[in-house]
Amino acid sequence: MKILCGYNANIDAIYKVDGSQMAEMAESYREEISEKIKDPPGFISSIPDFFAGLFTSMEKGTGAEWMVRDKEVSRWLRNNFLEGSLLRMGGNMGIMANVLSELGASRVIPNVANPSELQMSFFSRKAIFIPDGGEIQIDGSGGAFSTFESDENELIHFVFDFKKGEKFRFIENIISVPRENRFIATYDPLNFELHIDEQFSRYALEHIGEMDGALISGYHLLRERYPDGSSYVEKLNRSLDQLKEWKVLNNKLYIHVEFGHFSSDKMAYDVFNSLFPLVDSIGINEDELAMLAHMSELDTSGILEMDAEAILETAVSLCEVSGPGRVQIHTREFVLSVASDMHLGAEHILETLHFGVNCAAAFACSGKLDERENLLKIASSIGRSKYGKEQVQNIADQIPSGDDGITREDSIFRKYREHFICAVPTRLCGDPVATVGLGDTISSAIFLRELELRA
Ligand SMILES: Nc1ncnc2c1ncn2[C@@H]1O[C@H](COP(=O)(O)OP(=O)(O)O)[C@@H](O)[C@H]1O
Ligand SMILES: [Mg+2]
Repeated sequence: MKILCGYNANIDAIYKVDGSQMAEMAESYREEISEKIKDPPGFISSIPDFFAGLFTSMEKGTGAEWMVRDKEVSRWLRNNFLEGSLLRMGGNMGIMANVLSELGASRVIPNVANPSELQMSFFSRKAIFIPDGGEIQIDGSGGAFSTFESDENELIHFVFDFKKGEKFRFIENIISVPRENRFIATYDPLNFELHIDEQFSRYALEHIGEMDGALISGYHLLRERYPDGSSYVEKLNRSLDQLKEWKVLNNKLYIHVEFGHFSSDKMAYDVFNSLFPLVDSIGINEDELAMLAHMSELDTSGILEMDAEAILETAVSLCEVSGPGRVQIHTREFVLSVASDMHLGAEHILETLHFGVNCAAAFACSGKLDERENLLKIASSIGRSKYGKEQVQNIADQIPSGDDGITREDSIFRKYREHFICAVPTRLCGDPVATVGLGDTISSAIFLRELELRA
């Protein structure tokens, strides 16, 4: 399978916070920081802003993500924290491109906003092809910072993990952390603009006829307003024009868009409604579904509790408004596909959902992507979500089966309100090694299996 991947890849740097050490570093900015803690700016344009955000998060035990707006601060963060961080591929697209490559796609072409040596070192070696420099040739075991010069423009999400129970003094106050959580300082101006690399665009156009699919994410990083006064609309449209052009040149191209957490319900809703019928399918989690439901003034109760019937009703209502397409909702407990057309037979769709669930569970437990056979072997020993099974069963009980309905312990298929519904429970890893990117793993594995079954 040959697959184009847009748009967001970055570097995630995970740093384990030592409170006293942070307080010591913050000492020379103490007055400014205490002023900022009283009136948190919500973004970072100076070093005191950073400490104000970090200390506020730690004191309350809440998670937060603040954008770094200043290149000098980004340099300061790199100089102070990069070397002590665990570095890995970040960005939904970067993660999904690696899943496709590791699971056996023959060629995966990612859009990389900042193709620095460090960024490139996180890509899978199996099938990733970068239009610019040809096959990736960097060796090294995936991103040891010390082996690469850090690039001025490196796109880094600095994740500051702090532990429950940590105690330290800052000025006169004792900060005591009530809950483990993370404060994220993100320097990523290019992906926030949905940057499209020229070489990627050119390669995609020249080779579009050979491509089987396109896997797209990164819309959730759009901002309502940019410093130059522009809005997200033009950036979104530039991407939609690209997808339209691909579809015109290759009407067999299968396109899946994976959602993420948007900064506003309105933008999430706008993007969702501008994608169908251009793209074939959209992947979302329950939080993202609740945002869409909220904007459409639909009942949101039950969605966050992962009530399958509530999720199903909402998804069908959204599909009725947005036009023909398929929404695939993954929750911790089950995966549900709601489609206006059958792009594959029901048994095949169920097979793709199981494949995605199995890959994600194996990845969660082992922390790495492996050969497909090994992943599936690991997955077979991971139990299915009990709650997920009950929820799937509820749908089966509520909707008459009809002639071609399928009802099994781990798979159901129904027709409901003119839509085709498939659902399977997840397999849950009790003690996951990896927690980030599990949804991306589910969606990209399902996508790859769909392409294979369509061929
Ligand atoms: N412990 C776990 N074991 C297996 N799968 C999990 C586990 N926790 C979460 N998942 C899967 O990962 C998905 C997370 O998706 P999402 O919230 O979109 O994360 P991300 O966008 O970070 O990839 C869940 O819907 C669930 O299917
Ligand atoms: Mg997700």
